[in-house]
Amino acid sequence: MRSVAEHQKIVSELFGPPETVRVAVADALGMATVDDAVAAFAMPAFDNSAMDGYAVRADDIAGASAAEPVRLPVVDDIPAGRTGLVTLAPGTTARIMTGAPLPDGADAVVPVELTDGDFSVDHVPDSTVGFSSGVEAGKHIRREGSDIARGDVALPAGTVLGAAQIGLLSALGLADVAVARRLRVVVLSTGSELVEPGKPLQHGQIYESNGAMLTAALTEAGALARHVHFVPDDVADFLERLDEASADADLIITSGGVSAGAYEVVKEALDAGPVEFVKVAMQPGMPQGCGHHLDPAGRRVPIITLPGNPVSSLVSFEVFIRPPLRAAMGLSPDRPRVAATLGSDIRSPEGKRQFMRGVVDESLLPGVDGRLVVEPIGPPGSHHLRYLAGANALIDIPATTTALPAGSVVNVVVL
Ligand SMILES: Nc1nc2c(c(=O)[nH]1)N[C@H]1C(S)=C(S)[C@@H](COP(=O)(O)OP(=O)(O)OC[C@H]3O[C@@H](n4cnc5c(N)ncnc54)[C@H](O)[C@@H]3O)O[C@H]1N2
Ligand code: MOO
Repeated sequence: MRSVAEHQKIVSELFGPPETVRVAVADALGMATVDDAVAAFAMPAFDNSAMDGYAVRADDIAGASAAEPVRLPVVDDIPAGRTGLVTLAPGTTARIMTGAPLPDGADAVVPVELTDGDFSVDHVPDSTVGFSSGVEAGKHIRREGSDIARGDVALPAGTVLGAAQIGLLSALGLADVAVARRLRVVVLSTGSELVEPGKPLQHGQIYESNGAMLTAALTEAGALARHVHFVPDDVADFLERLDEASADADLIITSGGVSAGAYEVVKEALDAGPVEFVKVAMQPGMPQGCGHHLDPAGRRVPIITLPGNPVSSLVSFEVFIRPPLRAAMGLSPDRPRVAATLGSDIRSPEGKRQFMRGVVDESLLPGVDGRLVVEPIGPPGSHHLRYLAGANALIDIPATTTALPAGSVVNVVVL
């Protein structure tokens, strides 16, 4: 049997390096940038007001007090977005709004609350305003370049774009951005017993769940996933669907039909071609396959054939596909791994690396010995989707381990 590490290496070789595309910044959520984003101008690009109030020369109101306010004529009204300002003459003030450019000559802003000015909507702007205190020069001014200097690297290459990063690129005036391309992945589920959710079920049939599950896992991993409606266990039909699916796919993932049964459509259809079917020393997820499918145009499309048992399918995705898939999109390949304390005794099959479903404290708070506690959940059978759905961790038990008592330290992948 092939080891997990060997199969991981072979699957990872199906993926190429990240490819670059330009996309609209607004569409780049979750994608990794390819280049440093360099600020073409300073941010803020001009000195501007941090408050709604009055722009002044600080010297003009020095010594103002509640008992002896200083009154200045209001010579201008400056909303955000105003262009073409004139210099503020000594002994005058201008009404100014948050974000509005500071006129030359002004060196401070006094918030409206510290004046007798009235900013209410239907109020006719005052021709003079009284200041009941002085102000320090520089107060309430957002200086040009105080966020980013011109030429600074605003975001280094390789940054995964979240909301704040998309905001920053937009603020820098960028409409599009070079990012690592999302891979287009088609999921093809096989099995004549499968019925589409929402339709009536007969005894002996089950609802198809791997397609939606793997598509969701792919989307979560950052790929563009598409589920091709499951195909019956018919080789010709399967190959036809595979050809159709390959046309616009970077990767095909199948589920089911790869073990030792009499209706193993995936294996039958692909065994003679450049797809290798192997047993991997792991539980769940023993029967695996991977290689290439030649599409009708002769293009080699990587294909990974996952076992049909739902738990095996998703655990195999986690172990073999998610890391290289994400690396091929410039994203961090690995989920967090932690050393945790086992909450209960466990057994594990000899010679197989086991990925047990487990629950770690959602707050990720350490237990008494300073480590997280992981509680194994559910039996080992690969049909126990319920326990997979209840788990937030995979406990990675080495192939050489057959039993561990509660309190042992184990390696845990936090999902
Ligand atoms: N004689 C042997 N039998 C089996 C072996 C073996 O080595 N020798 N391996 C077992 C292991 S381990 C696994 S895992 C499964 C893998 O089987 P297949 O990949 O061929 O999958 P199927 O037989 O098509 O289905 C297995 C199981 O999963 C259900 N299934 C399949 N597809 C879906 C789907 N899209 N949604 C929901 N459920 C699905 C299917 O109904 C079966 O119950 O083989 C063991 N047998
Ligand atoms: O290896 Mo299978 O995936 O145990 O059920």
